[in-house]
Amino acid sequence: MTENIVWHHHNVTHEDRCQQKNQKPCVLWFTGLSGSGKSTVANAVESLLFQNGNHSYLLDGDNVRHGLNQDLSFSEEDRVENIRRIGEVTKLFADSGLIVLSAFISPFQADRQQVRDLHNEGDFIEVFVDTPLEVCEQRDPKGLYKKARAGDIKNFTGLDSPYEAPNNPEIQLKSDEHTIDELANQVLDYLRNNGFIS
Ligand SMILES: Nc1ncnc2c1ncn2[C@@H]1O[C@H](COP(=O)(O)OS(=O)(=O)O)[C@@H](OP(=O)(O)O)[C@H]1O
Ligand SMILES: Nc1ncnc2c1ncn2[C@@H]1O[C@H](COP(=O)(O)OP(=O)(O)O)[C@@H](O)[C@H]1O
Repeated sequence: MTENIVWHHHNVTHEDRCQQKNQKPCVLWFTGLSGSGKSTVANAVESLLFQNGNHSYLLDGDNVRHGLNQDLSFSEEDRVENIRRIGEVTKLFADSGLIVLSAFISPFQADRQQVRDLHNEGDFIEVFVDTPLEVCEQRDPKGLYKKARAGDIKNFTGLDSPYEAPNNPEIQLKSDEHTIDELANQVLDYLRNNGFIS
């Protein structure tokens, strides 16, 4: 499908953009069950980045599904397409010089690997929000587990749809053992220690 399309090179380069923003772009790819804390921690991380003078953008599951991906359901096939499209969006945003945060369940290992492969080595940072299902279900911030248990939502992740946990994530966050502030600082420490921000 791309045989007659020629890549266009731009005058302002990726390196120019990084230099202007004084940061090394990357993707913080939060993955975990619904209610694990992806959105909450990603938001807290973005606030810290903003205070630190960094340039970022947060892509959130619920929001993207209201727009770009409003045609997609929660079938396995549509979840795969959901992550493929978001992966491409993260590539564009990272190329623009931003630190990209994404908060999607992204339940399948192969799809996360595909997004990793789109990015330069080291720039895809998998953040596993490792919260036990029982804790997520107890939190149930949107009442979705209750609905799923009652049979009102089908294919709910962790109940009747699978979640494949990352084998070797760059960052593992235990949201049932640490405060939101501690977890956000754990992510900032990783970015500082690996030269993404100063
Ligand atoms: N069946 C089913 N399974 C899981 N989640 C469901 C479902 N139906 C609706 N929701 C709500 O949609 C949010 C997950 O969307 P994602 O785009 O992150 O999912 S996925 O990556 O495509 O699996 C998820 O948001 P989070 O709670 O923020 O994870 C839910 O609020
Ligand atoms: N240590 C913690 N880290 C993250 N979230 C927490 C923590 N303790 C309690 N919570 C609560 O858990 C819920 C997580 O929901 P949310 O961030 O929407 O998860 P997700 O985006 O993974 O679905 C929020 O209501 C949040 O306030």
